[in-house]
Amino acid sequence: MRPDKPRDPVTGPDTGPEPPFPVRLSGPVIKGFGRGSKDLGIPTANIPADDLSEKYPDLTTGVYYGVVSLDPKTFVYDGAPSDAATPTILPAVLSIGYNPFYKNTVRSVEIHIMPPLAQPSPTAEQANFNRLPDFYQTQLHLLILGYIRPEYDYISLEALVEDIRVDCEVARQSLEREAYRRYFSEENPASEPADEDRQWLVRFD
Ligand SMILES: Cc1cc2nc3c(=O)[nH]c(=O)nc-3n(C[C@H](O)[C@H](O)[C@H](O)COP(=O)(O)O)c2cc1C
Ligand SMILES: Nc1ncnc2c1ncn2[C@@H]1O[C@H](COP(=O)(O)OP(=O)(O)O)[C@@H](O)[C@H]1O
Ligand SMILES: [Mg+2]
Repeated sequence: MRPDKPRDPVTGPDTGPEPPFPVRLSGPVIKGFGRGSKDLGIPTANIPADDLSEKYPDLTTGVYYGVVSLDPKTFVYDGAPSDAATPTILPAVLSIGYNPFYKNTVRSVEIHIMPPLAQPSPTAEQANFNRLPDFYQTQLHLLILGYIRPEYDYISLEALVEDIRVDCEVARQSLEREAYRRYFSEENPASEPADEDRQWLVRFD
C-alpha cells in the first residue's frame, strides 16, 4: 500500500541521468487491458516488455520519467511545425510492472505522453490528462531518464489517479532541469552523449 508521506517534487540528480539511465526501449504500440482511458481517464501507450528482458534484465519495476517520439510514417504530432523534418520529442511518465492495484500477472510497460513542457501542465491542479488521437501499432522510441517511485496498491481508484497526477508533475519538473532539457533539443553544443540519444530517439528506418 502507498506510504502516507509527502512526495518529492523532483527526482534524480540535477546533473543529469546516471547509470542505468538513459535506458532505450522501443516497440510498436500494442493493446493493453483497456483500463487506462476507461477506468482512470489516463491513456497509456503500451509497448512489449521484450526489450526490457533482453537489454535491461535488472531494471526494477516502478514509475519513471523520460522522453518519447513516434514514427512519423504513421503518426504526426498535431503541435509539430508543418515543415518539421524530424518527429517531435515529447515528455512522458511511465510505469513498468504488474499494476498491483489490478494484480496483473504479466509485466507491462505503459507510457503516458504529456504535452510539450512549453505548454501549461493540464495536471497542475486537476486530473485532466493529455489525450492524443489513437496511434496503435505506431513504432515508439522511449528514453527513460529517471526513476520516480515503486508501484503501489491503493485504497481506491481515486487515490491511484491522484498519485499518477502527481507523477506527471514530478516528471515535468524533473525534465525542466537544464541537464534533462538537452534531450528535447540541441540547446547545449557540449552535450554529446545526449546528442546520440536524441538522434536514436528520432531515427525510424
Ligand atoms: C505514471 C504511472 C504510474 C502508475 N502507477 C501505478 C501504481 O502505482 N500501481 C498500479 O497498480 N498501477 C499503476 N499504473 C498503471 C495503471 O494502473 C495502468 O496504466 C492502467 O491499469 C492502464 O492499463 P492498460 O494500459 O492495460 O489499460 C501507473 C501508470 C502510470 C502511467
Ligand atoms: N497522451 C497519451 N499517451 C499515451 N497514449 C495515448 C495518449 N493519448 C491517446 N493515446 C492512445 O490511447 C491508447 C491507450 O489507451 P488505454 O486506455 O491505455 O488502452 P490500452 O489498454 O489498449 O493501452 C494508446 O495506445 C494511444 O493510441
Ligand atoms: Mg494503456
